Amino acid sequence: MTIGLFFGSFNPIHVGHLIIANTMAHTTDLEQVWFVVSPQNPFKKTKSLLHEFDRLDMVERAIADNSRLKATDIEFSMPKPSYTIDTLDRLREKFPQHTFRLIMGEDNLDQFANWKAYERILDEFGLYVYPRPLRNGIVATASLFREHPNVRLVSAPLLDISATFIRDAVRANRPIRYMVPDVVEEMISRKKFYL
Ligand SMILES: Nc1ncnc2c1ncn2[C@@H]1O[C@H](COP(=O)(O)OP(=O)(O)OP(=O)(O)O)[C@@H](O)[C@H]1O
Ligand SMILES: O=C(O)c1ccc[n+]([C@@H]2O[C@H](COP(=O)([O-])O)[C@@H](O)[C@H]2O)c1
Repeated sequence: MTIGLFFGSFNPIHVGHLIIANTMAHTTDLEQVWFVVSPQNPFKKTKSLLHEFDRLDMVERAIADNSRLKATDIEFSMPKPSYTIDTLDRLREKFPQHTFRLIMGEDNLDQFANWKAYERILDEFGLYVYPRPLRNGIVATASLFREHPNVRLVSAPLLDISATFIRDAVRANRPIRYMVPDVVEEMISRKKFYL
């Protein structure tokens, strides 16, 4: 099976992630999309990061009714921060019957040259890139990656939503309904996350 791996902090998972994953699983050759919940992104601060088990729990609840979407905790038992190439190698070793590709939002493509062993990720796995508006006025620089034969730009609507926006909304007591699935909203409110 060809599987798209969608790596992220998912702090929390939101409708942007779900639309991307579902689009990838239905409009490309990817048969399934696996959400790989990262305990710690090497480039991000951990201040408002929920415990990895809570983030995984929200992902699992959000995708429970979609047979093409799965979640994995494989990075929980690996060294931190989470370097994607190490996880890709581990998954390929564990599931030799599957072919893995990497899914990412376009914003991550612009930093991709700073990732550990990015050339090997490109050559051995390949990227499926979903368009994303750049944040904080940052200008796109990575046009060289867009031309790479193993980079596939998947056409889909731009979704201007982020986990940061959702965390800020919770803190400011603004509604997050429709930005996250109901089960995720319920969990955030019940467990008093992001306050
Ligand atoms: N609205 C979106 N459009 C396109 N890609 C997205 C969108 N939201 C998230 N992604 C992509 O999903 C992956 C995981 O993202 P992540 O969990 O960091 O969410 P986020 O909304 O970017 O979070 P944060 O605001 O905390 O940085 C990344 O590859 C990111 O580029
Ligand atoms: O491997 C790397 O060098 C690397 C550098 C930056 C980010 N990543 C991964 O990219 C994924 C997206 O991160 P995030 O926090 O934006 O959701 C997450 O799984 C990170 O561990 C990986």
